[in-house]
Amino acid sequence: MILVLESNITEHQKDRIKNMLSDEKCITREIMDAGRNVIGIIGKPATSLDEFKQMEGIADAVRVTTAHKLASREFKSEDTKVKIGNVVVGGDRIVIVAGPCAVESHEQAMTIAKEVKKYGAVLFRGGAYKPRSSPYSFQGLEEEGLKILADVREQTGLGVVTEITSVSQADLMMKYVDVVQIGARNMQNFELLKCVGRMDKPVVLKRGLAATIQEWLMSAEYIMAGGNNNVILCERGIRTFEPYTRNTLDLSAIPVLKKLTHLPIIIDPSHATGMREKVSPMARAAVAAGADALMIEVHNNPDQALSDGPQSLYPEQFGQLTRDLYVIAPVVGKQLDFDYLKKSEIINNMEAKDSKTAAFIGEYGAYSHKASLGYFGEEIRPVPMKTFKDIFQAVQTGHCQYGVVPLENSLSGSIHENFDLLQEYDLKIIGEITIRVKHALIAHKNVSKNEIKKILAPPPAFSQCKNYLDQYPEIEQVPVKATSSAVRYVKDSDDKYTAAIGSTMAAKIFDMNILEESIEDNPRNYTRFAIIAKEIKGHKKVNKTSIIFSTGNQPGALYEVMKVFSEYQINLVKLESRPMLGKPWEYMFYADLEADIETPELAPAMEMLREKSENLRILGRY
Ligand SMILES: O=C(O)C(=O)C[C@]1(C(=O)O)C=C[C@@H](O)C=C1
Repeated sequence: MILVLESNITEHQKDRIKNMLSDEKCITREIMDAGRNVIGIIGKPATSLDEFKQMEGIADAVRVTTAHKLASREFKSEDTKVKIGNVVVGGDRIVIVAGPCAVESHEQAMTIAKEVKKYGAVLFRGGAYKPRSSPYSFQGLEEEGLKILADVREQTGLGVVTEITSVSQADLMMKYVDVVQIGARNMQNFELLKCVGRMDKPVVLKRGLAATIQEWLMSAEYIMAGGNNNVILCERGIRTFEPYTRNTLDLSAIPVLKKLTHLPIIIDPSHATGMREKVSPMARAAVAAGADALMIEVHNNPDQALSDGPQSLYPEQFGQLTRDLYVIAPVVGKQLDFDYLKKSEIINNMEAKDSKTAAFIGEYGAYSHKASLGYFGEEIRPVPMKTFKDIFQAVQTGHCQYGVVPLENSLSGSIHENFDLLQEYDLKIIGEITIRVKHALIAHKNVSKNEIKKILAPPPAFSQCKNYLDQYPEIEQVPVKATSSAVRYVKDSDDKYTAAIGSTMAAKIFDMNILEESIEDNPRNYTRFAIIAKEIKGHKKVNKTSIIFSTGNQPGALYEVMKVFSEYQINLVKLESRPMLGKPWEYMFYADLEADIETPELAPAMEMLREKSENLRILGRY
């Protein structure tokens, strides 16, 4: 059962409820979920549902119908995000865990760790205690292996994941590793589950070889009942009659679990398939199916591996896979971030006075909000702003450390206002992110589409849904600043005849109804956002430079600048002309270059550019 508490409940009232439940031999867990204060009850209280509803401070009492309680969506509707150092499993960024099946030596582990980190892994896996089918197979380096893992973390910054096979290893695990894993064979080793339930470490819980999803969730419940809520469910293939793969990877478990539980899901295609060539296709499919993370075995010398060599990818193959995932992830609303750890480092090194915030337009649920989450994850707090100018102003004054502003969209083109603001403010572009924009028509509950007389949206969203809207010429289109502001306006106005164009995220946040999904003209609807800041912090590899320049008003002036790019083989990926502020019929050019213009090799190109242009300003290298 869960008790939804009144927002103005006093601590005294809360204590009374908890004490009463404790007397009734029930365990209670209090959480904040979707803005609601909830107490989850484990056990059978003597007090009835109706009696609870009558109590002071309780807004509602609801029975949890599933056998798993704390792990259920009924108890907690919001996704759980498991934090492992600077990495969050369950957010908008796909987490890649990679490494060998077993830690074989210090050199082997360190070599592989450096390789997988280079290709986008943010956590390192490696077994120190190996539960093998044969007692004659390599059993792992045990404590020595754990020490190697700790050193890998020390030297690479990658958090480390390893399997715990016995309760007696708990202290060593606490000392050396960041995440403990319960192996498939131990999924129902209840003493071990209770043990990790008491540990203050995230747990990867692998699905048993022949376990149903319900049994698996009950194992998660064991860990959570012990007080550890940081559980990540790992699908690693189940035993079926099919001999072509070692196990059958049950990807349908992903959507099933997403409905049943708030816990994040990691997929292990290496153990599931048992064959190198099958790993990447299944990893790609897993991301497309909604996995939060992947666990991939990688070995620098798989033929000589002491365990599971045939299923281990070569580092280069792993690199190819992560490049594919980088492309696939945005299609399903996620990101694979190759700068994940570097960004975390920069954010963690920020001084206490720095506001760890990112300004974005609209309300929570805006695409800009989603872009902020995709770029920064949970480490930076997104702050809603009313206008684009407010965002630039907030960053300029230091009120917010970062700003997230849309620059261009694949269907509706450039957002000119932001190009002008880049010209006006002396700020830097420190990064970019492209997200897929999937629009929904959102209205109040119990309203049908044919009742709608007015639609609210920002101009780019109207333009991206033009074909859809053309079908309804009688519906009035009212421009607002952002999609989420439109949803908020409809929500607050109580006007059942008005709808908004916005994200499913906004519909969920404002508890509104989706009348129709995917109403954008073309599914390849992507918006590119710039991340702006007052200064560039930290060092990272740079692929792109954005500049603003003007030229003299004479024939061939722009051509002369373009010639520099051509001579130095600099690929120009965007060129946009904007009127110069306050100078009619004079223009500034905004250009994105696929190069780091500040490298020594391009210094002569830079010099020539300064010669051939006027007012050249580097907006950012990222
Ligand atoms: O309205 C939002 O949700 C925004 O984040 C702004 C914005 C934009 O102005 O381009 C961003 C992405 C979409 O292209 C539509 C709207």
